[in-house]
Amino acid sequence: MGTALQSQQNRSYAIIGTGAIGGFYGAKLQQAGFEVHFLLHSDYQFVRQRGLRVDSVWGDFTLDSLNVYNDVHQMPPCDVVIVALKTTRNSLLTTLLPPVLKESGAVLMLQNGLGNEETVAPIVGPAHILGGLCFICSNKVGEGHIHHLDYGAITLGEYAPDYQPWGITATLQNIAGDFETAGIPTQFAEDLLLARWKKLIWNIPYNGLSVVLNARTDEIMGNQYTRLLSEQLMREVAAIAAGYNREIPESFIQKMLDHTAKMKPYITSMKLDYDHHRPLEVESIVGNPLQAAIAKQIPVPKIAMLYAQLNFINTQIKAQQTLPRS
Ligand SMILES: NC(=O)C1=CN([C@@H]2O[C@H](COP(=O)(O)OP(=O)(O)OC[C@H]3O[C@@H](n4cnc5c(N)ncnc54)[C@H](OP(=O)(O)O)[C@@H]3O)[C@@H](O)[C@H]2O)C=CC1
Ligand SMILES: CC(C)(CO)C(=O)C(=O)O
Repeated sequence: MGTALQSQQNRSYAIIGTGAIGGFYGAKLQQAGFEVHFLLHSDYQFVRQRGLRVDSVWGDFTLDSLNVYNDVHQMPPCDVVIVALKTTRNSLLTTLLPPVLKESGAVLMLQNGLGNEETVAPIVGPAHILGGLCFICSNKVGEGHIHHLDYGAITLGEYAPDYQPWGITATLQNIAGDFETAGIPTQFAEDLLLARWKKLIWNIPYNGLSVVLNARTDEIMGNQYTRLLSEQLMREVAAIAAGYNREIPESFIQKMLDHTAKMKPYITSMKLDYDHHRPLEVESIVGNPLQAAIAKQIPVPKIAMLYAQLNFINTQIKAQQTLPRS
């Protein structure tokens, strides 16, 4: 939506959420020569003094000199603002986004789940809003230290009201070109909502069950009953998507099952948050899809049960965080 992003050669990027996703992709963009401005949080002083270290299957590197900030008001307005916060922090975007986005700029939501683009639409008005699905295994393992374990591709799609398919725009092509220049394999989604539902086919069963079962993906797939449960959850996700006129074929479900069975043993990002007593992305990854099913009266009993379990666990995590430190 909005006016086409300037097609000048060097677009400037702001990274809101310099973690496993924002830290990795932002560092790759800077490594490729783009102007990148990183908003940092708890590791601002560390990165300002020691730089940003990236251990990657694509080759390790460290950025010794980078534009880092702990206050968005100190950052220059940028052509593209990449949002890579956990979705549990998206309430911050009302204050974090406006100062760093140029009038003709674009916001790229590099987050899992459903409804993230709708969160920012009222904040940024007619600016371009893009959604990015990251097919990557990456962890923030320490202050200013990102570990990129596997994969790395991104699928980009343009958001339009009610998630109506918006096709491939010049803005999408310009940003995809920058990512490809940075060595990041990038695909287009002509229908962002379909792309998000297809990612949720994976995220709802494996992010959710990894927490409920305290298990890696290989352990879930190694048990006949939890492998079947994963498949049944996938079918419920496909049923919701169909209720919104997004058809996901059975072959895609089998592809996701086969792919996961062959994956290196993997701890999902939600399980890592659970292990570190951080709030879980329950609402964006499970709650919002469940609400979408309820709105269309689509029966998804297993997703409903998974949501109840995750909501209970997440409530306990948040309660622990509000307790005074002993
Ligand atoms: N990790 C992965 O492999 C994948 C992740 N995703 C998705 O990508 C999104 C981002 O996840 P991920 O990168 O793993 O998350 P991380 O927790 O690694 O990164 C989030 C970053 O946001 C920062 N942050 C938190 N609060 C603020 C604030 N107030 N101001 C500025 N920065 C802040 C955190 O800093 P601090 O730590 O200092 O608080 C952290 O560096 C999620 O939606 C996730 O589901 C999708 C595919 C794969
Ligand atoms: C599919 C996978 C595992 C990597 O992109 C993912 O979405 C996640 O870890 O959240």
